[in-house]
Amino acid sequence: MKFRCTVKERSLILNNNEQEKRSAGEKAVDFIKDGMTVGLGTGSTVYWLIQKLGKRVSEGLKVKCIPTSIHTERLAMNLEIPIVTFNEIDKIDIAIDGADEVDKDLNVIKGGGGALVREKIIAEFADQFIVIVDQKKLSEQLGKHFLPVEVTPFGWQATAKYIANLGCQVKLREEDEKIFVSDNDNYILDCYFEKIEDAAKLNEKIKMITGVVDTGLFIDMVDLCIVGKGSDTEIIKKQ
Ligand SMILES: O=C(CO)[C@H](O)[C@H](O)COP(=O)(O)O
Repeated sequence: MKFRCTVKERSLILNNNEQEKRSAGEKAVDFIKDGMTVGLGTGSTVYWLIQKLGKRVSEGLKVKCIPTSIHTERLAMNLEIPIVTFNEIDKIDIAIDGADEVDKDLNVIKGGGGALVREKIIAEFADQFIVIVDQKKLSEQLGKHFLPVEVTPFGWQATAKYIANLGCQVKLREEDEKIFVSDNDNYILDCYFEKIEDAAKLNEKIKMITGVVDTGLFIDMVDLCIVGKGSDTEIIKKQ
């Protein structure tokens, strides 16, 4: 039997979800210390992190931030958060980002916002990588969310066929009825697997395909996950 939500119930669910994103995003600011270089992720959960960080900066916190997308860069600049590029830094102390799905070993799927390549470069380079999510993103085994893969525009059709041969449906991402173009001028293929048995192996296989820039699978990269639980949070550390 299917249950239908009333409009009121649906709006309560949405509000709770937004509250959890806010709780997780704001909590993450506690991990940012004076003098740090911070990788700023992308998305609606990171929005709350940026708002609170902006407030802390206006109160005197000294940080340098490297954004994972043009969108995040604009948000941060509006709040007068100092922005740097890779030319100006030799390390990133901490990177904080959202995720589309997180499994029990803190492996994640990212890229729902199409920023996965810059997000991965920054997360990999950071001394500590924290993901911030609402409870709906938690999963026993990765695969509930589609897997975004960034590919070169040239020959994307061939790249898509090779990826599909690995056992998924592939859809070229569109936005407003136009092909979505990433900040790196690439395309995103959204890959729908029924189940992901071995995420690490799948990541390797997809990355071997010429034309693939990178995948949204972040394997063994997350140090800590902050989960919004209503107006509270739970912190899950990597085992
Ligand atoms: O990977 C991402 C963008 O490329 C986002 O972090 C991910 O899609 C989660 O976004 P949100 O916090 O809006 O749910």
